Amino acid sequence: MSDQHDPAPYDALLLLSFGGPEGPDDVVPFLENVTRGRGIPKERLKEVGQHYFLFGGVSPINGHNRALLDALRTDFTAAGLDLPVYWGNRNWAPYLTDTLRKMVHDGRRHIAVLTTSAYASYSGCRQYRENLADALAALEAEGLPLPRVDKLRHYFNHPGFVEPVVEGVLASLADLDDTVRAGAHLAFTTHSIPDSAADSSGPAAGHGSGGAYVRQHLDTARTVADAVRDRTGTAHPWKLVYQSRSGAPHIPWLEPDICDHLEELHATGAPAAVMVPIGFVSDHMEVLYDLDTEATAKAAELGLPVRRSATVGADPRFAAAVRDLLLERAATERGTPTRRCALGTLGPSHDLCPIDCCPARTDHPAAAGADSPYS
Ligand SMILES: CC1=C(CCC(=O)O)c2cc3nc(cc4[nH]c(cc5[nH]c(cc1n2)c(C)c5CCC(=O)O)c(CCC(=O)O)c4C)C(CCC(=O)O)=C3C
Ligand SMILES: [Fe+2]
Repeated sequence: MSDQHDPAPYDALLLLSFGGPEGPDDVVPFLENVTRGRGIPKERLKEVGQHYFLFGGVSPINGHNRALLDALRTDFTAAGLDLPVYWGNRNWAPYLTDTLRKMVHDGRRHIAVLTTSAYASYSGCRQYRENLADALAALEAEGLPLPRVDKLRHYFNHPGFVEPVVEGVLASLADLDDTVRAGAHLAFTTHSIPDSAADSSGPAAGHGSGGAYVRQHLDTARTVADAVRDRTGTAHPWKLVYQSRSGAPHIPWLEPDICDHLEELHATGAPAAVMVPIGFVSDHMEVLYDLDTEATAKAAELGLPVRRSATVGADPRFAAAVRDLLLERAATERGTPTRRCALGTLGPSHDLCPIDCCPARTDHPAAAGADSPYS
């Protein structure tokens, strides 16, 4: 963790997330916000709407973000860090533009931004930077002074993100029957994205099969699997698989799907599996539906014992990691040398997304990167 305690030049932290519906009446307008201009088939939307209605039209994501806000404030206070924390979303209230306007009214001028996505990809990184640019443009049109916004680096390999995941896997393994535990497979899961989006994820120098998106997930999966082996003495076989695919069937997306993988595990005699959703920071609807409902039903049908391990959520170690990332970046912005925590083999990710990092299919201004029109 960083030894620095000075948040300057930052005067606030913004938690930037996806947003989700909070009741049945919110579901359709929320899905309209998500899919505006994104060409998702109507059939898929109806299906996804059903997932939300199954849970009373309430996504768990907002509750998790409120808990994370509390954890961040508690952590900052305990560490003597006097920095206000705000929350804004891409697709639902509190909307990013409204939050940013409030921050400007409160006098915030240099804002560190943490997104609830740990990895590189258009959906997990650049799209949030586009949302920041849109929000800044809206404030500019209102004649407001524009704050500077800096996005904190990807944290898939930060110990404060990895360690709670390892602990979750250990708990899931412990929960399996003694007779199947030792042979249990670890199925690390993340959101499937189009192959083309994966291949172009991260800086241009690393574009190619799977890009930074797959590389980063493999690095986290290997780090977690190694830590589990070191702590249990058992080398559980593992694989990175995907979930929550959408889009037209003829367009290739990352595979295999978790359900196909469970079938394969069963067919090849695996005695049990733990599903480890490393692609999600908290228990999103994708985790509740695609893993806890659909994949768990699939496993039951196969007679394959499965568990789903915990996401990081509002774990105090994650809150401390956010503080570490913020203080690390603050030191960098001041030109002070600082320690940059990272496990695995890839090292700490870049601070500033270079031009052509996770390119979009259509031209859209993006803030907090080398190609930002707002510097
Ligand atoms: C990589 C990735 C993350 C992880 C990074 C991050 O966390 O940001 C993520 C998160 C999330 N995605 C979410 C919900 C949805 N994503 C959709 C659509 C899509 N996601 C994609 C990718 C990702 N998505 C993609 C390539 C599409 C296809 C169309 C498009 O490019 O836009 C759709 C439309 C219907 C459908 O296609 O399923 C919905 C409703 C929620 C909220 C969940 C809740 O309520 O708890 C969250 C956190
Ligand atoms: Fe999504």
